[in-house]
Amino acid sequence: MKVGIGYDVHALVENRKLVIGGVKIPYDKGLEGHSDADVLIHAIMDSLLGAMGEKDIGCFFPDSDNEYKDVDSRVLLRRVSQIIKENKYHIGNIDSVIIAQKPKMMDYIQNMKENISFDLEIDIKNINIKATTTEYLGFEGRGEGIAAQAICLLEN
Ligand SMILES: Nc1ccn([C@@H]2O[C@H](COP(=O)(O)O)[C@@H](O)[C@H]2O)c(=O)n1
Ligand SMILES: C[C@@]1(CO)OP(=O)(O)OP(=O)(O)OC[C@H]1O
Repeated sequence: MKVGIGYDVHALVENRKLVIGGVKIPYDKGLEGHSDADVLIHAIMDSLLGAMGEKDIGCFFPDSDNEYKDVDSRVLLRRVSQIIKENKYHIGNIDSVIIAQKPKMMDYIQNMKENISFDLEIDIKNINIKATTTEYLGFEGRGEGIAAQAICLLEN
């Protein structure tokens, strides 16, 4: 068995869509990035690559490559799923947390789980997504950005 962790942060800016876990969330700001900046999917991909000892998403999908400009991070998640299969692992479970003062995530979490379990071809009960504020502390608390953390267990 192998465990992996992932962490990502993106800045909240105007004139961008807010996409988290593959769900478009209505909000007056969105996350800035070369890709769609899906902070949760990025943290999950890094946890999976980390568990396999396969570096990180920046190595597989460089932000200097125009192929990834505004890319849907679910496309990248499906590529990571393929790498997991090639390495002959399967996912035991994933746990994760979105750190955002606003907006409220709870109405969107089931849809995020459905997207991620579909892309990774795992039972939805093996993916958990939580959300927390930071009680107005730090960059997340000031609404300057959103962070996500993930941990996974891989089995072979
Ligand atoms: N962006 C967020 C943050 C939190 N939630 C939900 O609210 C609960 C309470 O959050 P605290 O930070 O005050 O502990 C949390 O457990 C989540 O269920 C959310 O939906 N979206
Ligand atoms: C997936 C990528 C591709 O540019 O997305 P970015 O939006 O640049 O996001 P970041 O988490 O900073 O780095 C990962 C990149 O590889």
